[in-house]
Amino acid sequence: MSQGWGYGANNGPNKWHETFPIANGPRQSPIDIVTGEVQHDPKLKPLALRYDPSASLDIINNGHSVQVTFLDDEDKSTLKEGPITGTYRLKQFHFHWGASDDKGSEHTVNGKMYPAELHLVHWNTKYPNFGEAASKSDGLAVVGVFLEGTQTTFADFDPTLLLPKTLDYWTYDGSLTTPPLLESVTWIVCKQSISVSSAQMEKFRALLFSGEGEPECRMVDNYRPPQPLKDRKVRSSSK
Ligand SMILES: Cc1ccn(O)c(=O)c1
Ligand SMILES: [Zn+2]
Repeated sequence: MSQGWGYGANNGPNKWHETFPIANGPRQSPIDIVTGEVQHDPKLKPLALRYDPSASLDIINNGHSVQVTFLDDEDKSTLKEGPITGTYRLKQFHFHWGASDDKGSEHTVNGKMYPAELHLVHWNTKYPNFGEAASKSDGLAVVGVFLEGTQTTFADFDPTLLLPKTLDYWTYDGSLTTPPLLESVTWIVCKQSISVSSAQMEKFRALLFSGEGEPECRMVDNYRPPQPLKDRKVRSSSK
């Protein structure tokens, strides 16, 4: 991959292993969640999400997605309980989506792809910062939420308002879904999706991978396909 990684034919998910050999590692993400094979774990606690919208800093197109970054120098927006121990701080959230509504999510459920997927990225405060945490096996926790469906208002990026009303979830040990694909993520995928209108989907699809003065390239299909489950189990917070 001469140029940086991306989602095109020459620098997309099928090429990432050339620069990031961990792409073929034992705990890669995303995965297909086969509901008939998940294991209900009654010891799993409900998610304790506490988000403070005043902690949001900026919204940017980082060349791979649209991302809202949060102030993470104190415990303002945190994730606790669920499958994790300790306190994880919200660093950013971003999305993955398709060129059309039949694809776009990274995780799939029984092979079903959703039009988009929200990722709320948190890091374990037992480490000094996000960068340090990203290289530890218990360093990150990402909450994934599927987007689908019809007309709705899109909250003004207050992450709490972006969450489904019930927080039943699947959880498994995985990785970043973009290079460097570090195997440091406890994935928490919400069972219930949130709704997004086609007008809102078109706003995502109007974003560009390309920068100023470059040939226009629409930012679509910025998702990695499901990876082998290998020696992992997916647990469920509810029956
Ligand atoms: C930290 C990180 C980076 C990229 N993506 O897609 C994620 O979901 C999380
Ligand atoms: Zn992501």
